Amino acid sequence: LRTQGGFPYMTSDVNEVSGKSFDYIVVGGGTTGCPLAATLSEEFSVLLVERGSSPYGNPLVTDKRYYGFSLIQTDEFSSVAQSFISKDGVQNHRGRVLGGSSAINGGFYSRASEDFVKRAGWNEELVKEAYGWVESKVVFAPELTPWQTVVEFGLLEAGILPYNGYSLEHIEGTKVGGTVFDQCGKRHTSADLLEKGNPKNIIVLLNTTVKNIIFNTNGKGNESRARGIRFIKSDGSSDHIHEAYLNQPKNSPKQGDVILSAGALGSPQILLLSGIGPHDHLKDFNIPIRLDLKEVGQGMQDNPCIALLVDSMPQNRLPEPPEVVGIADNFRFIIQAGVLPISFNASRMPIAAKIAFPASRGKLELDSTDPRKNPSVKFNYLAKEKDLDECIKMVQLLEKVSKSQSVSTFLGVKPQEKLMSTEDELRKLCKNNVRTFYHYYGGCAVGSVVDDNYSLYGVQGLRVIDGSTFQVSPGTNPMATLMMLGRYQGIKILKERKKL
Ligand SMILES: Cc1cc2nc3c(=O)[nH]c(=O)nc-3n(C[C@H](O)[C@H](O)[C@H](O)COP(=O)(O)OP(=O)(O)OC[C@H]3O[C@@H](n4cnc5c(N)ncnc54)[C@H](O)[C@@H]3O)c2cc1C
Repeated sequence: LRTQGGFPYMTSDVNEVSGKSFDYIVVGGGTTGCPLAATLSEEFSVLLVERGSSPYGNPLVTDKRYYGFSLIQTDEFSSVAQSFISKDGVQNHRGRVLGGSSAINGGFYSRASEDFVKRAGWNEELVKEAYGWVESKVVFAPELTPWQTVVEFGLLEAGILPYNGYSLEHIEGTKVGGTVFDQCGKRHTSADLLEKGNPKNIIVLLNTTVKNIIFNTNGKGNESRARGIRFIKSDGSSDHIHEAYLNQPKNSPKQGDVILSAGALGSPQILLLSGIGPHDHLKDFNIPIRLDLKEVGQGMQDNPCIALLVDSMPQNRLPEPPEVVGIADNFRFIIQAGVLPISFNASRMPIAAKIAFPASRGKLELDSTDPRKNPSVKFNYLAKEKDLDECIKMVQLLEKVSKSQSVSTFLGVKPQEKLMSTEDELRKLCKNNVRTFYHYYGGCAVGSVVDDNYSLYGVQGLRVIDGSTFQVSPGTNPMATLMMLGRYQGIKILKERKKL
């Protein structure tokens, strides 16, 4: 294969891949898919299919000065961020580019707590190794901007203690986290992790959308095995369908897998389009049923977020991703601030908080059989009383930070002694202003759609590895844990295969 420097061969020409076979097929070159493909390539041939284009040379992705611009420059089929509005009426985004959502996000990097790792049943040593593998390539210590330093003081003034300095660990108090932006302001997405694999063993097929999975039915009964994928050009006609297959090694008992890493919206969507999901829902779309797996698309969660704009009006400031965080109230609240563009020459300064462990859950369903369109998703923000009660407490804390002496002095406003509102008013504020922190997950949860090895229940040769598999939130910002998960599961698959 022709490789480009240390980078795998990339093509947008579906004909170069059509009809070919690979040991593993990874669907979705996102936050989890890239480290996974890199790891599998150490020993096997890998096809990595991504519906978006390359992040390299695109300043909207790579340049910190344009952080947030990709979210305000979206279109239906090709922008690097695809916007969607959940059925709750909340505007949201998902990555559509190699690197996935790590190419459009805030770049804030923070490991999951030891407790989360234990509860997931992961091997703690291997988890540490996998985090280290990621961090050696794409994680940096930020040089705090004046605004981030002010927010740090604001968090401490509000009592979010102790001060933990720079740390990648999820610890209570106020800390500076890692970032994927380097000292020159260049973003390193998960796509950079592809360089850590064996580039000769990977083909990256760009601008290609996977429509569904191809199956074999084994002779004995109804157990299916994934045999390959069907895909279309992302900007082409949905009638021009191509196929790629898994290698079927003659003398080995073990065959590779199709692995879905298409994210919390993409992976359940592809399963549904492949006939795996709730029977009645598939029937509504005339999709032949392969497996009546009711849990596909269920349990979708997004952390309810409230953002207070602390500046009095939009100004032309440089965008700033978050670099510090307050982890408060027994890990229940996460508070961060940034400078976010609202147009090409105006930005706002939100301080935002999320409920780390929401109780409310929603679901994802198809809206169309076109894989390029968003599925429909409802998160049911604050539907449970517990979430609403937490939201009230969270806003009270958020107010303390935004009205702190440090923040007020920096912005040149008088610190307000009186904090807002009765509980009733705060309840209304929560309901009317709930938005996303962009950390949504679920739809293919471990224990209901995939087993502990991330293999699908009831189908062989098919796995899901990405944010759709989380049963609960890692509490902290999820990118670090998803990059780690790609590496971790990749190593486990390699080890598992050696045993056979
Ligand atoms: C605006 C924003 C800001 C955020 N800020 C932070 C932050 O600062 N820190 C943090 O930790 N987390 C942050 N997050 C959350 C974090 O980025 C995501 O949780 C994480 O990146 C999701 O990873 P994933 O691998 O599950 O999916 P993704 O990274 O989204 O990858 C899915 C990939 O699959 C591709 N795909 C989907 N469907 C198909 C298909 N049919 N065929 C082919 N390809 C397909 C997509 O194009 C995409 O590249 C943010 C998210 C957003 C959107």
